[in-house]
Amino acid sequence: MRLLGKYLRRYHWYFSIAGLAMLVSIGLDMFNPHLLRLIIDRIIIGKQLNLLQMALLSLLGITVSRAVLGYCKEFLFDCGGQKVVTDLRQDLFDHLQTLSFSYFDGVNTGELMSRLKEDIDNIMRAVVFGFMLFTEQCIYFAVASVLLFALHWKLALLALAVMPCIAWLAFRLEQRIGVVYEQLSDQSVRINTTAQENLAGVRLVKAFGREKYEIQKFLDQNQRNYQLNLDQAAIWSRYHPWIEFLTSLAIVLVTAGGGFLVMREELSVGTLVAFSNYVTMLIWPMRMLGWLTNLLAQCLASVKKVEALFREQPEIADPAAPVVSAVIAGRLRFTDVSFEYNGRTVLRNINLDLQPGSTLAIMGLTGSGKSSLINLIGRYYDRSAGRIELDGVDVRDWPLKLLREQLAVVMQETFLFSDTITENIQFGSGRATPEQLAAAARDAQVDEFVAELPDGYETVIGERGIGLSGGQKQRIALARALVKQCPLLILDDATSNLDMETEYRIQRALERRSGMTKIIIAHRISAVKNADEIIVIEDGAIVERGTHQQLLALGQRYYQTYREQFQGLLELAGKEEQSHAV
Ligand SMILES: Nc1ncnc2c1ncn2[C@@H]1O[C@H](COP(=O)(O)OP(=O)(O)OP(=O)(O)O)[C@@H](O)[C@H]1O
Repeated sequence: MRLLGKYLRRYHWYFSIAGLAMLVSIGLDMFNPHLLRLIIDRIIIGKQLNLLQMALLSLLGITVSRAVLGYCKEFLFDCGGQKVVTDLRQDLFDHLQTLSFSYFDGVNTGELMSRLKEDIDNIMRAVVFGFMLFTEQCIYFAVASVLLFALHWKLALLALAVMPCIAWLAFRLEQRIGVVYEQLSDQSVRINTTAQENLAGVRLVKAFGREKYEIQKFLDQNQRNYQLNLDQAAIWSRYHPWIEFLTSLAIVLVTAGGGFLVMREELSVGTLVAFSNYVTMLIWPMRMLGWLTNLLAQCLASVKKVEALFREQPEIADPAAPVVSAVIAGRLRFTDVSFEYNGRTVLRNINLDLQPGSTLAIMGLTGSGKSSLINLIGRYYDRSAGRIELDGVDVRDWPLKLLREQLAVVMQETFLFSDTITENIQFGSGRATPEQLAAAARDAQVDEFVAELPDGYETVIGERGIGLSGGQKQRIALARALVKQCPLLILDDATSNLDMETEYRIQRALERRSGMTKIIIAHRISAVKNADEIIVIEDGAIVERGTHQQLLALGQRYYQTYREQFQGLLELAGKEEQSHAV
């Protein structure tokens, strides 16, 4: 709760003024039955008509003040509560942005979404009205009880006798309904996930003819939801009539007992009316007790989960004494670098030295460690041993933000936002001029297909807009990296969905961007053959290195790949040679 205290203190004026308005409102509410008593006993029965004007004016004054104070209270609690929750949600989101890749490897997105949405909503309900209602009802109960005893202690005991039963039933109702409510909330997440997965993968479902299976899966989830709703209704209908009954019983007991006392002239009619009013003030806190404790318990549980998330610290943080390179040119050096994920070594003794403007190509079987290697440069993960230097400074000494600004990366999995093509290309480089944007789009061969789209670069893509092919998405991702104009360009299998001709044109364009140091991961010889150095990784270690010609001459893994990819052409060349010889 310390976390919540910090935010509540930030807006304490809202809550203080709202709390004051609440106290004065309660005071006025407590005065109302006294006024009624006066009107009945002295003006109606006692015929003291000279008091009528004053009593009516007081009644009007109380009603108006109550309305104004009620408005202030609601508005300020709501306003303060919303401010607290908006800040909390924003800070949580900002905090998530600081966490490292490794954190997101081990957590599921649905869970984080639930922290940001459901848990913060639980906290919001408590801050906006839960705490306020709880305090208000406690004060009502305490003050009304004292006043009841002051009016007639025996009748007060009679009225209070029923209250624990109402409280117990209301508490049990909320306890039992709370359990089902939790299950319903989990169930609604399951229904959402089932529907979302089905809709996202609808093409796969249709291609495999799995519609019936999917319908049954959804039906099961829906049926479970229906059953839980029935359970909730059954619990409600079991407890609620009893609560209603006991509420009425309390009024009946007070009316009967009070009526008897009135007849014996031990109590005035006005006092009996005032008494009944105070009893009503006792009943509501009892009836709301279960609901409010549930609301506050949910808030407490959510605060704990959110606090735990806030306690997560980024594994990779800024250095204590950052060093900035005098020249930022893009020279990259790996010295005996090794890396492991959770104790499993995936890279061993990697040594590299890339001169500014040079191109390194990385090949290797799937899972051999190619992506892991490039992930170390921008410190998405930290190496386990060795040293990685960018422009002579260890990457761990660079200010993290500045280091990442030197890198333009096209990740293996293309991710585009549901936005216009321009916005997607501009992402991460807000300062790019229109000319730079146009050049990047041209070099990445985006121009070619965008010209045919209805709104050109302003066409919205993704879920809210038109669909694109895998190759078109890759080209936009490439343009996004190029527009960033960094000394280091990293392409992780970024042209795998392109045809050879488009890939060739992109390669030529990249070669023209000679100031950039480039690292290209690819499986196709055509994508790597012009690199200054090609390395082949196997099981986390460099097993071959050299230029295209050197590796062909070596006649090992690279050559094998070359043969497999160019088998047809080699055979054709062989036949042509034979026919020339004939
Ligand atoms: N986030 C991670 N947590 C744990 N292990 C990982 C993680 N990412 C990759 N690995 C493991 O590290 C090894 C190297 O993976 P990496 O992604 O670097 O291979 P790759 O050569 O890029 O493969 P591909 O060509 O399929 O992309 C694999 O065995 C993989 O299972």
